Amino acid sequence: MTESSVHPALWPAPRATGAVDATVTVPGSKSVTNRALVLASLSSEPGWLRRPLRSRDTLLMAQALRAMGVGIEEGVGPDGSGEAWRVIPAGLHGPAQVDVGNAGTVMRFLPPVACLADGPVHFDGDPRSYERPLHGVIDALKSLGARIDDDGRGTLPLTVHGAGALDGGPVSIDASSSSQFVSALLLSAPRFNQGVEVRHTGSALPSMPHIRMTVDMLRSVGAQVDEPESGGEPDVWRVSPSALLGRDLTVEPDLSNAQPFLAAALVTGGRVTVPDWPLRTTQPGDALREIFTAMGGACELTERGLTFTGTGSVHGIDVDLSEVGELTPGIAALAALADSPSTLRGVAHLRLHETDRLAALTKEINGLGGDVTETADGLRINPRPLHGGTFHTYDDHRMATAGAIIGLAVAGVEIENVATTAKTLPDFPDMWTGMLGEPSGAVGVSSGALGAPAARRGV
Ligand SMILES: O=C(O)C1=C[C@@H](OP(=O)(O)O)[C@@H](O)[C@H](O)C1
Ligand SMILES: C=C(OP(=O)(O)O)C(=O)O
Repeated sequence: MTESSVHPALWPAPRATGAVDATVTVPGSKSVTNRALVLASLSSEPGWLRRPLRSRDTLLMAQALRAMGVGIEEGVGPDGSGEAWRVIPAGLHGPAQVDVGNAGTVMRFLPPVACLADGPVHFDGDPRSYERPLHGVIDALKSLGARIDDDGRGTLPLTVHGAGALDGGPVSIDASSSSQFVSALLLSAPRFNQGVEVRHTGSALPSMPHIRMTVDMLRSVGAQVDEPESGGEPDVWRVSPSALLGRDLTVEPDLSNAQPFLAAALVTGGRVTVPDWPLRTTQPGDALREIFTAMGGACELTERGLTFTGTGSVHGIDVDLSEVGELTPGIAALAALADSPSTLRGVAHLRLHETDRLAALTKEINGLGGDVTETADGLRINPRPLHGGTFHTYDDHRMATAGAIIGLAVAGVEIENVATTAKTLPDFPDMWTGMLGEPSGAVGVSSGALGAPAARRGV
């Protein structure tokens, strides 16, 4: 957690003047878009990606794959509806330069792809990318036959000397610091000569839904995967070598990015509908239905989408978030506004996310008068009356949206560098003001909040 030396603009987080009543169309999932781009690039035929997320993380992924020779073109989709990317796989080439920004998916999913290129691929990124763990991917690839030049710290920068192919085979890794190590090795494995057998040997593995997403998406393009949840050995995943099919995939809305909007329903005692919420999904954000219900709301999932209704008060929660770590900042923000204490557990690995999220949430909520304590694996949050002030974001999109949630209920909260939401949700500020019924030129939001009655909990 380092504060920027320059002070990007402060964004006055709008305070809700009434119960929110809005429909918010949320852009596509980062995790699905970036997996789909990788799988389509490794396929033996072109494919379509409809409603892809266009954000910093996904544009970096597309740019990196293009740099290795993949065609990714703008289009309108095979049936003429909706914006789409057409992905045209090609022989992967080096030399190439990859900028990972601070995208975990790019820095972890692409080194295995680069092993299949016919020359060197150099990886670099934001300063924070030098601190985020990558050892599981680097060590595994080396033991599977790759030549990688790195500085031995298990992080970026590095150069993968692609040899056009990789042996693959069995490998053991400790993925307790990021599930993305497992996903990375599995995604490219159909193209390894022997496929892969990944054995996780460390302590608890976080973010299991994201590994399920990887397995599901691999199967949907024709890969054969054996895994613990369909009767395989615990902590072992096997992918057989095979060609991958080009598909026509529509990306689901990003349910984790739906979080702040659903939270607004809870905080203001209002109602928010997110259209196209999938009836079945591997996205961790689906857990919000249960978590936010326990925190005082009610939800209804229909063919039209998810409607979440606040009850007028927010309750504290004691919850293990190890499967859904990326939801922690938003839950912490709500917990700071609740009527009882909360304990968030199972998320020690968040110290190595975009920033040290446990330290950042503690410092920023306490800076507004809160009472948050870091524990070994999470946060203890005692709600206190909060006051306005600057909410620093440490280049972390989810810190910015967490601050906006608090700002709904607390006057004078100013979010530093709200533009950092561009990592996964570039339209966030306009979507947020649109939801609140403020003039904004909002994209994808319709709101009934203007002139609505005062929120039941008096925000
Ligand atoms: O594979 C993915 O798409 C992700 C996996 C998770 O990473 P960690 O397992 O490193 O937490 C999650 O937090 C991240 O936002 C996205
Ligand atoms: C941890 C996150 O991202 P990344 O994919 O960069 O790991 C996140 O989006 O919360």
